[in-house]
Parts: sequence; structure tokens; C-alpha cells
Amino acid sequence: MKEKIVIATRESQLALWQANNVKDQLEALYPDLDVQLLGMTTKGDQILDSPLSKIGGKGLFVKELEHALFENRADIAVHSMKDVPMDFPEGLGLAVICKRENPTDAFVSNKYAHLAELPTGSIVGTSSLRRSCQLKRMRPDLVIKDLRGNVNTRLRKLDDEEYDAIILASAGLIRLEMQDRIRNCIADDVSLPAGGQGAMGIECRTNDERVKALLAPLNHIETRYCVTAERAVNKRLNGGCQAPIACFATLDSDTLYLRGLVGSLNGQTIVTAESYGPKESADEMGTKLAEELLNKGADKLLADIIG
Ligand SMILES: NCc1[nH]cc(CCC(=O)O)c1CC(=O)O
Repeated sequence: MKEKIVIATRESQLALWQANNVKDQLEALYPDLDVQLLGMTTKGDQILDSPLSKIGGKGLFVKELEHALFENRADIAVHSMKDVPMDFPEGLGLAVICKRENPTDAFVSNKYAHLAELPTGSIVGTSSLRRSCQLKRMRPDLVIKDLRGNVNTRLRKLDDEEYDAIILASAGLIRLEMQDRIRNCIADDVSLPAGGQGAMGIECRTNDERVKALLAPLNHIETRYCVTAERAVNKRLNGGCQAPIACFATLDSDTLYLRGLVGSLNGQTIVTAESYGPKESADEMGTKLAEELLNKGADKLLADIIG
């Protein structure tokens, strides 16, 4: 009998693209492997009418997938690392992190080529507190309006002229072959990305040696160092998407460069920190950077927001 592996996936276009990308990579490596997709709808996909920041955050998109792994209905789940909670339930873990796509936030508009071109009072769509806080810092004159739904829904709302511009992750648009929608990849000193943005991770049962061995070649070591540092920042800050937190690491040969930011909702107060260190210390670097942010006032900002 043919060896088989089942991928649990959400059914949004982006989630399906990511699951199919992992399927393609596995099939290229193992021509005899039967790779199947198990599509499922999560709570985060169902609740579309309230801002994500109000309905309990990141875990929403992964719980059902993890349930399928526990019940052996699936062997792996493919996630956007940005949406994966810091801690996994006992018995599940992250097997690999794949090579990162463009990590930036994209400026998307039918009328303007750049954030700087937006006239005063322009309406910009995003439901990310991280994006809106940094936007307000740069352009306090803009009006930020909530924007929910999958990538296609968000683009349709832009095309219906509900917004002058919207901000999306560049990676999602590139993967869905809509890179022509990106008018400008926003520089990371204007909008620092979310931890894990642009990277996919694969979760499996921690005791499943067969699956872990199959997945091992999909791991991208450089991305793994960067995302490890970023996740350590988020973990120490205890931040879900209820808080304006950004962190982003890059790797130059063996040296990690890590930046983090915590803001107030109105963008008027922003605390930043950065550090360099050996890639092997990614995890400690992330924790230390988070502590520096907390010492500089992020503790107060986060307490004010989370209450
Ligand atoms: N929050 C939802 C989400 N999770 C991952 C991506 C994009 C792809 C990625 O970052 O890997 C998006 C859409 C967006 O933020 O525009």
C-alpha cells in the first residue's frame, strides 16, 4: 500500500495555497507518497462581523485543525506562522518552518502609488492594531477603518471604494499571484511586520517520527532562526493580536538583527528596541528584547490596552 499523509487545512484561498504548496513539496521529494488535503472551517473563518481583536485572537484559526491531528484524521497542519499561538497543546508541536516569503506589509490602492501620496483624511482599511498604530504614527491625518475577511473580500471592499487604500501582507498577495495589486511594499522602518509574517510552519504530533522525518527537508534554517527570535518576543510580551506588537528578525551570515515595537492604539506612544547577536541565541535574544521593551514602557502600554 502507498504511504499516506493527510494535511488539515482551512479553506480560505491562502490556506489552500499553502497546504497545496506543502503537498507539492512533499510529492516532489517522495514520488510514492500519497498526500491528501482535509479541508475544514474554523471559528475564525465563521465569525466575520466583529474585529478580530475583539473575538479572542490567534487561537481561533488553529483549534479545529489541532483537533483533527489529535484524532488522527490528519497528520499535519500548515499554518501562517503569524497566526500560530506561542504554546502548543501537549502532544503537538512545530516540526518545521519553511522558507519565508516577502515579510513586508503591502500598500494596496487603486488611486495612489504610495502611503505618502494619500491626501489628508483618506480612509485606510486594516483590522490589525499593529498596522494601524504604525500608520497613525506616520500619518496621524488618515482615517483608519476596520477591514475583515479573506484576501479577496478585502480587495473587493477596496474596489467598491469603501477605502482609499488597504494594507495587507505582501506574502499573501504574492502567493495568490496578485502581486500586481501591491503598489508599494512598505519599508520595515515605517511598518515593522508581525512576528512570523510571511513564513509557513508545519505542525504535527510530537511523537510521530515517521511524519517528522518526511517533513525534515522542508525546514529552512535561516527562517527558523529569525522566526524563533520573533516568537520569543511575542511569548515574553504575551501578545495576541489584541495588542500593537511588531517584531522582525533578519539574518546576515551568522548574525541575527532583531527589532521590536510596542505601541499605543493611537500611535502616539511607540516603544522600540533592537539588538544584534549570534543566531544560536535567537530565543534568548527575543526574550531579552521583549524585556527591554517592557522596561521602556511597553508594560504600561500593554496593561492599558489589555486592561
Ligand atoms: N492575519 C491573517 C493572515 N495571516 C497570514 C497572512 C498573510 C500571509 C503571511 O503572513 O504569511 C494574513 C493576511 C494578512 O495579514 O494580510
